[in-house]
Amino acid sequence: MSVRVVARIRPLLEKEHGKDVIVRADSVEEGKPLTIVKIPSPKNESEEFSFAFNGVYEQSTTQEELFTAEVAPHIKALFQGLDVTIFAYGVTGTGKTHTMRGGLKLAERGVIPRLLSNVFRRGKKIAKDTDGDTTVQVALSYYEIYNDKVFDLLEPPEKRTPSGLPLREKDGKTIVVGLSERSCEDLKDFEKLYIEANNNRVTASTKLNAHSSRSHAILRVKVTQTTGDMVRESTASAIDLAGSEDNRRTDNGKERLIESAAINKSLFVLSQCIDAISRGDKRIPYRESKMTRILSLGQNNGITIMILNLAPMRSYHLDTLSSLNVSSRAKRIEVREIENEIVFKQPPRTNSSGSTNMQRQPLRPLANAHNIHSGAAVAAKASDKPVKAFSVFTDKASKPAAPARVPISTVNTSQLRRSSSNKRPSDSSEQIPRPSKLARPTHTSLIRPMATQLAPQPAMQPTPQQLTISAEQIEAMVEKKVAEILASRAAAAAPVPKVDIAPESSGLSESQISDEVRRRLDALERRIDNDTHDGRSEGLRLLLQARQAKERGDDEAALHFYELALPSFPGQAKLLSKIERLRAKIATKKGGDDSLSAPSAPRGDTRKVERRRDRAYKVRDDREDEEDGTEADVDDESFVDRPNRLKAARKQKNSGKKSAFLDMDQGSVSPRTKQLLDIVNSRDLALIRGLHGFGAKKAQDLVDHLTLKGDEEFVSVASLSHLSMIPGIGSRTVERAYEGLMA
Ligand SMILES: Nc1ncnc2c1ncn2[C@@H]1O[C@H](COP(=O)(O)OP(=O)(O)OP(=O)(O)O)[C@@H](O)[C@H]1O
Repeated sequence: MSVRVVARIRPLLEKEHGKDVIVRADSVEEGKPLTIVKIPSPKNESEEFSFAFNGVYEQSTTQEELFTAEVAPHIKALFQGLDVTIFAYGVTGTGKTHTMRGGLKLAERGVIPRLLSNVFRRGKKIAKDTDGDTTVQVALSYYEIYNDKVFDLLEPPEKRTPSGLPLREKDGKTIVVGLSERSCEDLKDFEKLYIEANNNRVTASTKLNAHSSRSHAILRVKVTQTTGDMVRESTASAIDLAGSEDNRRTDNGKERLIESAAINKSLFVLSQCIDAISRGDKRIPYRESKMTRILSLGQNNGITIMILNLAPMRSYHLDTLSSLNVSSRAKRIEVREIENEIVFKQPPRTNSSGSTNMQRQPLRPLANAHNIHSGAAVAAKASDKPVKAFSVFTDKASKPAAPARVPISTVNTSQLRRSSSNKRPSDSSEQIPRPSKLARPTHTSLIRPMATQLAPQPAMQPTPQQLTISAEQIEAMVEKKVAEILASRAAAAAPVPKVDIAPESSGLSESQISDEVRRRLDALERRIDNDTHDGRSEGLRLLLQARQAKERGDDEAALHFYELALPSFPGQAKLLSKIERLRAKIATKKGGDDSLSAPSAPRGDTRKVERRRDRAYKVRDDREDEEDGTEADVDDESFVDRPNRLKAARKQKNSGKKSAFLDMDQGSVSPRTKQLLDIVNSRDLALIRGLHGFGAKKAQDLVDHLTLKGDEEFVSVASLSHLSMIPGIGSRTVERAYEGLMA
């Protein structure tokens, strides 16, 4: 099913009485449930926008009504082995914490205490119904993401390290390293723990909300059911996201501004992820923030409910529209409901007739599985849906030793049908030999053009025959498959006008050039595929994207990706010169200088001239890449930090005309640079306007530029140089903004 998205409109608070209410709930037809949110157009009051949701809860909805309708029905599924995720999203002061945590009075309790109460009650019932044969244990982890750092809320604040807990990718899942977990006996136990932990959470008073949450809080409730030697584990995650806020309305001071920039940035990235997934994009920008990395929206299996909190007043008009836009798109995210497997505490007796058991494979997280689908393919192929949303993990070994895994007896046939076709052998399954990456059968879904594109794999057991395929054969098959993928990509792309400038002087024919480029792209993709845990793999991936953008003729995107890759290869001379060349090329293009290598065109036929010029650039670029070997940067070791290269690059930079100040950010990013970039990337007009040298117009131009770019792909400003290249900004402005932060 899709992510279930429901909207909740909060009532007016005492101090808000008499305020203009502009948000209302409606239904498609009279008598039908409320599923529509209506809000007037900010430009034309007589025009009304409607946003459809899976459910809409109006101002008078009580905590109990919301819980009974949206969360209670999934408790059963949780005990059947499905993970359940509930998260509250919305602008600051719209009722997220009220919805998730609620008040202390019984009637005011929010989703979280009610969830725990139901879990304990059901656990007790199961134990009673089975005469104690099945025991249910509940364990909690609770942490916050504050200023893009992860802190354990179950530990006292003095135990925090300034950099917070690190994240690590393990088996395709993001885990928080060193997170604590506490077992919880009953509701009282939970309440004590929860209240204590919430005192550790960072909140502050802003003009919009007296207790504004300055962090995203993630509560993870692990339910472990043990019957004899069988253990079933599932997790409910309840997430109270920090609210986006308009700093013009919050009168935020410096510290609040920084927090606000971090919050706004992560929420912006979340919206970009939602957009990218719903469009079927290949690249989902999870890694741009810790929150999205942990949530990995659209990645795991189970049930996800997004509660959009809305304030009904006019003063929230634009913010409300923006969050309505984002959340209504989240409905398009498809998730699979696949229950977690049962594991045995001890090795089961061998059963010669147990072949059916063997067919049910332990689940693996299908990281970025949506990446293999285009949006249309997703729609057309409902049975092959991308996998679901949020899941959070501790790194503790949570399961008992699991020498064998068995099918879940309670699974219904539709679940089985759905899940079995998408299972693949687990890396961690010791007793079932898993073929090495190279030796896997060449099934279309097994060929992944990029490391992140982990395709769901059929529950196939390797046969001895498959395992004996030679490395050369596999390599040939991979080459063939990648060639097919590249060919289909090329066919899908807009037709590129034929190059009418002969590339003789490059020494290579056009087809040879593209063969050569393709060979390197293939090599890079394979390398990334084999190298996901290398810190440089993200950099390599960006280089690949840059190269692909260049191939498409999209120089600005190429420049953007090269710049994003820079921090992974600080001071790398070839990369720097590549960036310089692209900048010059873009600047020349913008200046309308079409004299470079382009043959003259008939007067007035400027498009033709531009096309020719682009082709000329392409041929020249390819030639330059061949000549200086920069293309090889992606598949040789030349991007490894080398002191000599670094020195050479610095020398080159210092001798250039460009501002020495801007060169500062070519290597590692200083905290002040990061602060400046965070403010810029928040796209928060008020924050940006607060920077030295940025008046209202410049700030607006910058936000417009980033927003327009953002419609095409996720764009964040990666460096001060990048910032200075944005039309209307320039190096002097960047310098002033930077110096302003120093003051
Ligand atoms: N449904 C509701 N009924 C009554 N009061 C509500 C409701 N929703 C929110 N409120 C009140 O509105 C105020 C703001 O709510 P809350 O703190 O939950 O907002 P928030 O979205 O979590 O804000 P932030 O993102 O700043 O943490 C609180 O005083 C809360 O008690």
